[in-house]
Amino acid sequence: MQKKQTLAHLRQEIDAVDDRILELLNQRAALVMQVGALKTVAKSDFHVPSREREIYERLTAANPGPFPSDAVRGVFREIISASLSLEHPMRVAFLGPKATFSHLAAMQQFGLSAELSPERSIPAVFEAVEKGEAYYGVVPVENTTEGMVTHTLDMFMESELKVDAEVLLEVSHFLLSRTGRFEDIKKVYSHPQPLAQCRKWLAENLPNVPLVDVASTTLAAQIVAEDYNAAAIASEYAASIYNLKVVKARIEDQVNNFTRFLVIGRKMADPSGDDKTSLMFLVRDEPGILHRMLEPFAKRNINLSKIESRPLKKKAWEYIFFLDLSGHIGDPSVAEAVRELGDCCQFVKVLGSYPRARS
Ligand SMILES: C=C(O[C@@H]1C=C(C(=O)O)C=C[C@H]1O)C(=O)O
Repeated sequence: MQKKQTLAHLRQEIDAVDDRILELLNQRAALVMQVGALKTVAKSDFHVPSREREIYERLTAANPGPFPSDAVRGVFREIISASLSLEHPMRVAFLGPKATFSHLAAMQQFGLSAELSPERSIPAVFEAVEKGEAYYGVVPVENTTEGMVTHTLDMFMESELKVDAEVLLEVSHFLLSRTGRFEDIKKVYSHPQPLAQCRKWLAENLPNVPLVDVASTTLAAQIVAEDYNAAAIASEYAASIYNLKVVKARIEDQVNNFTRFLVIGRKMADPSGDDKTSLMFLVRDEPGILHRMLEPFAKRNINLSKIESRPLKKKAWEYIFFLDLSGHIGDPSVAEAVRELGDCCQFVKVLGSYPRARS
């Protein structure tokens, strides 16, 4: 009897706290709607990744507990997601189908209130944003073990869209099946990238089982949902969507396996104080050009985090370079370096400046 009274009392107090949280959420939503009205007049972007990062970092650092800091991020992820949809309905295209890692990256960046729309290919994601069917798009750009996603780089050769944000996602692969039993597995389905990322584990644990390449990890999960003798390598999220059991969790060969995604939109992000800039350029075919193209950055102490070349499809043996640097194109030294780079290039295109993702 005593215990019941105490429980009822505590629940009453929880109700009172929830009422206060609800009141504050609505107070916050009213302020966000005013921000949205100002942005509509100024024609500025609704989604401001630098501001969101500032909110997460300030609150997780200030959190005294016992409410876990990770959960603070998750709760505010959804508060901001709902806020953003009050400013403007957020339609976000991603490389589908559902439950792909691009879907997870889109959820991490935009939360559950955004309308997330799966597209069939990377070009289709670009097209949805270009046509205005989606406000933003989410596409993979590189993986720590498998390297660059060349399809995405190639799209920037043709598209005028800008990078608005980057998302880093720790990619963990799960072996999933209907029965959850190791001995039932006669075939393993997945996309070539996860198969490559789990190569060693598969060779050691399922040495005689055929591996089958399919177009996505989701398709693999769909096939396996119908076949009791097959397993799929996919995300943990795919298991919940396709009603599969986990045979073995985290089978990737490399721990710290991250995939980097780009959020593409019409505008680049404002400076946040800790940004990256992505460039694409075509150098002239002359002796010493590789040295000259790096000099403008070296002499200004600008850190380059990535350099990648791709063959120019229109002309044999000409290469287009993709480069990521630390800083925003609005920083005078970055702007000057890029101008100087232009002197030894046939063209330079700034793909975007955006806040650096912190994992
Ligand atoms: C309210 C704003 O718009 C959006 C919503 C945010 C929020 O809910 O705090 C933060 C950044 C923006 O993506 C803003 O720009 O401040």
